[in-house]
Amino acid sequence: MVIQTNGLSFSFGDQQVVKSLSLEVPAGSIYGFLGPNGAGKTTTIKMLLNLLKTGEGSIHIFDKELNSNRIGILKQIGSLIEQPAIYHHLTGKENLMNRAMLLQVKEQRVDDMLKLVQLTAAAGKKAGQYSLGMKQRLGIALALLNDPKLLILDEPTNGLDPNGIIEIRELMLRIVKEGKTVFVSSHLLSEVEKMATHVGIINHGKMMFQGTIGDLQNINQPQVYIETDNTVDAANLLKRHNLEVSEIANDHLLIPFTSKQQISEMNALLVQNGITVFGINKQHKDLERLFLDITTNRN
Ligand SMILES: Nc1ncnc2c1ncn2[C@@H]1O[C@H](COP(=O)(O)OP(=O)(O)OP(=O)(O)O)[C@@H](O)[C@H]1O
Repeated sequence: MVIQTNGLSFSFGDQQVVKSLSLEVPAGSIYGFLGPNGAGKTTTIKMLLNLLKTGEGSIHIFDKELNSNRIGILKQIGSLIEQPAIYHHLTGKENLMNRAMLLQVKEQRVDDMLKLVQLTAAAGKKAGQYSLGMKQRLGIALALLNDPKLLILDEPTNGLDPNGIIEIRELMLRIVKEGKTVFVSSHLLSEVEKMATHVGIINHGKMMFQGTIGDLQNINQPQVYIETDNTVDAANLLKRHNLEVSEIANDHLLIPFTSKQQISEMNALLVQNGITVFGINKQHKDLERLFLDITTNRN
């Protein structure tokens, strides 16, 4: 594991904002750290970066305990939290050159990073004139200058337009291809589901789900969507035939899917009992809805 925490907790005064968190971030993954606003993501990230002292529990990064190996570990982490530290009166390239001199990194690396984040054409432009998305990408290039093994990004797509979000997503995929691990927080599952290999979902500081994107899809059981104008009678009829009805709305019902056979039997049953069926089909909840269920129902 690149990051492993055990029973990690943190309180601001008497408000416990991180509760016994056990993160497991495998090498080479894009780990989406998800949760609604105020869930405790930034606080957790600050502990991972040693910007906040761990309350209770332990943090291991690269299989070493963080507090006793602080400098060695932090040297191998690139991070972007809140606003990137950019000088607006300098060009994009000058911003990178400044940091490169401090880190004793060669100019070639600066050019490589400009290329990676697709800012080569805008390298000579003042960073103050960059769009929000370009500033974020410059921030990521700064974080990557010293070739870290792990990149930690706190809500890098916040405030970006759909194009900016796609650019950041594609950039993360390129970064992982270089053999790095990316830990990225977001409050929107839809923003990370297309690139994350693993997700951890927290709410009120507690881990609600952790696993691969595939595991998340697996708990997302398919449903049969029945469109009808008489949902109450239809639901009662199905219940009398020992079928579970998971949702009754004005124009449709949802029934947990078991088989194709079940769909045709339900259709026949409804029609034979005089209930008009406008449509009947199998569907998955979209992941965003699943995320809402996880973060609202299981506190
Ligand atoms: N310096 C602080 N002092 C007191 N409480 C704080 C402080 N920083 C954060 N909190 C509280 O801790 C809780 C978790 O905040 P945190 O910023 O970690 O959440 P988050 O998941 O990153 O949310 P967001 O996406 O809104 O940044 C919130 O209730 C917040 O009000």
